[in-house]
Amino acid sequence: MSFDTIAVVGLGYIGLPTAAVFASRKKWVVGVDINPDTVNLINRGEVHIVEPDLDMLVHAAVTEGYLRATCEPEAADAFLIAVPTPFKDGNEPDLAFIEAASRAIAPRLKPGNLVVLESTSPVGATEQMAAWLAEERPDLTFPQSAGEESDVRIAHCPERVLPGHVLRELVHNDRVIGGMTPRCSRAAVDLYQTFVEGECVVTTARTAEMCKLTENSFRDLNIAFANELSIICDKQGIDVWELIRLANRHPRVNILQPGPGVGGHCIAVDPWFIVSQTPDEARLIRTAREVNDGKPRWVVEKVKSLVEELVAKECKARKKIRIAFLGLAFKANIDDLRESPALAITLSTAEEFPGQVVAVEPHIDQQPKPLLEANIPLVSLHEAMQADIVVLLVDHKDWLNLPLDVGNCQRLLDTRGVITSVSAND
Ligand SMILES: NC(=O)C1=CN([C@@H]2O[C@H](COP(=O)(O)OP(=O)(O)OC[C@H]3O[C@@H](n4cnc5c(N)ncnc54)[C@H](O)[C@@H]3O)[C@@H](O)[C@H]2O)C=CC1
Ligand SMILES: CC(=O)N[C@@H]1[C@@H](OP(=O)(O)OP(=O)(O)OC[C@H]2O[C@@H](n3ccc(=O)[nH]c3=O)[C@H](O)[C@@H]2O)O[C@H](C(=O)O)[C@@H](O)[C@@H]1O
Repeated sequence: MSFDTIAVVGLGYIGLPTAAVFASRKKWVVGVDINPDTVNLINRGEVHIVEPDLDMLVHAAVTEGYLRATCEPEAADAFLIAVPTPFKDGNEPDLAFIEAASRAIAPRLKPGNLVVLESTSPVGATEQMAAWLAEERPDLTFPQSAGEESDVRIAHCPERVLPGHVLRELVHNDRVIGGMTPRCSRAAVDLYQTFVEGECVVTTARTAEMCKLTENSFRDLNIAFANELSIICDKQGIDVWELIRLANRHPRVNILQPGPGVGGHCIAVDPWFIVSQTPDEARLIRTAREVNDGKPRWVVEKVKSLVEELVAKECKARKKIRIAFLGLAFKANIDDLRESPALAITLSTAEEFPGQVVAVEPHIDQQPKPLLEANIPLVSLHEAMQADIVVLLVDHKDWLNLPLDVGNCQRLLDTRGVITSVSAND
């Protein structure tokens, strides 16, 4: 099947790079977003998210006329839905954005169209999306009732790119393609083969949904193991970073890295989709989430005990102790503060020690609102290193070669093993 015009609904971290890559392959792409500011910005050839090389790609696609953005869906050969799928009130996946997007594109559907759900979704969401489309378009047939003969093909193709490497992974990753019928899958494979150089592996929509959730739960579980080890080692007086390096020399052991907690709006969220659908069975997955969610509180308690140490051993006045946090993003070398354990730790500490906390985040220009409200200034790395306690929260490459003797800091808490590994490599 050939798809000359493609509508990408939702122009965020996933939709915009996807739209730009299709456009770079000379497909006519219309990006749809409910946010008029996003639409206007993209139509000027600019981008609202930080991702290496995305600005150049979008600028070229818009200038050459292959990509434009709009708030209103238009007719196309294929529709890709990449809207948010949050976890509502801490107890169920929120499909409201998928429902709104489906109902918005429904009037534009024609026989022969393909609709692909790319958003990370709980099992059954693709069938639900097809049901919403069918409700809006009783004049068309859909796979749930017409099977292989349906007018519209429906598939789920979860996105698995890693922020920071999106453009490379979009092209080179394998894709799991779950059509509602084999014909739906074939249509989706044809579409993705426009730019995907990895393999397009076909399965059912439900398996594709579960596959995406499984991948992120697997990673969450393995990070939880590392985080639990770090707490055990702290109690036992063992350097967890050295321990992991040694254990990983076993040919069948590959432990991930401990940190201040798991952030981002995917790994910290998606495992809950599984837990909410199968709460009695998903015991390990739930526990991993709880271990990782508990890590920021543990770090705050460590900072508090460092403060008490300075008060007791160095006779410092508690209110005069300054604490600096290195990094606010949810992981290294990005600007994304969403669900960031580093941000949560910084804010919680400032609640305990108001006016005594500063932060460094080289990837953002402006003080974000929560920091402004909590009276936490953004400072330079040099200034931060003059604080009494320095807490390294994000392993940005900006401080990979941080000299240990910089500044006047008396206590350094390295939640990422950056300093340890630098000195171990020396
Ligand atoms: N950001 C990431 O690294 C990854 C995200 N995902 C998944 O991809 C999906 C999208 O995530 P992001 O791109 O990060 O979200 P995002 O929040 O960056 O972007 C979503 C965009 O959708 C727009 N939108 C919301 N409702 C809409 C509607 N009814 N019609 C048109 N536009 C609408 C928003 O205005 C926003 O621009 C989620 O399910 C997420 O879990 C999957 C893999 C990686
Ligand atoms: C299985 C997998 O690797 N999923 C990826 C993940 O992207 P994301 O950027 O959220 O993952 P990440 O790099 O593991 O970071 C998540 C969080 O985990 C922390 N983290 C990560 C690895 C580690 O050893 N220790 C650790 O503490 C990070 O600092 C961060 O706070 O989730 C993405 C998504 O689904 O949005 C997905 O597309 C990506 O491929």
